[in-house]
Amino acid sequence: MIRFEDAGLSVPADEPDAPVRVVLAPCTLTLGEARVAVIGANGSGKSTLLRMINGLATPSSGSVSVRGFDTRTKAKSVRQNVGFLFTDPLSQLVMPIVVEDVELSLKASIKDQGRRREAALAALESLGLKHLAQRSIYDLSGGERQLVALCSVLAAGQNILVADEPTTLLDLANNELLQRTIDSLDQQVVYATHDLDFAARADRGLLVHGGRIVFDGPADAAVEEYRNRVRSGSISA
Ligand SMILES: Nc1ncnc2c1ncn2[C@@H]1O[C@H](COP(=O)(O)OP(=O)(O)OP(=O)(O)O)[C@@H](O)[C@H]1O
Repeated sequence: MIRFEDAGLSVPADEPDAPVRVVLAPCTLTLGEARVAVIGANGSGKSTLLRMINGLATPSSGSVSVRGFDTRTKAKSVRQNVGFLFTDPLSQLVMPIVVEDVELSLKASIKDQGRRREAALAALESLGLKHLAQRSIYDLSGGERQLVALCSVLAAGQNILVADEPTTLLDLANNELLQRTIDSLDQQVVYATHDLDFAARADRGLLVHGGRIVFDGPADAAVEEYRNRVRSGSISA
């Protein structure tokens, strides 16, 4: 269960005498659904909302908690519960070789090195990535990196997966693989996406605009609302 309690993020303005800049207006939310999609235009505040779930962004007002752990005061417990998949996989792949990165995620759960290697290879195989095991992460395509990053974050086995535009770098087949993989997970998944078909499959949709959650309801209705607002010009580039 993820709880936003009047949680918002404001930052100092760029100009000295200007009012503070509201990145995310204070909001109160309880996210308990298995799949929650966050949609909205570029710069609307989606990533900020996601980053507040695992403590990467700290609210400047109110609080965010995950399974009762406050992201400000219990950051370690929050991270043990929340895995985060970044839009740019190089932000999270820390080991130079693919299999080593997956092994790193397994370090806490499997102490024996040999068993850890086997488990890492099995995890890669489950996503059809075993052939990449010994490759340098820098030699992978963007899409391959994205799938390896997904593999690594899933290997860590947290209860909640937060994914920030996880399909951005993927071609059609890999996009479908990623969506199928997410569908098959037992853990709760909160994801931001510009892929409105992917968004519509969630159990709940949040539409963010100008740092505010302007719609919160069934995911297909959130997508419809977004389309209507773009059509009417109330959300524009
Ligand atoms: N710490 C910060 N300080 C100042 N501005 C910030 C901060 N964090 C985010 N912003 C600004 O807030 C806005 C919302 O950013 P955010 O990354 O949440 O958008 P987004 O909806 O994820 O966009 P995109 O779809 O382009 O990834 C952007 O204009 C961004 O530059």
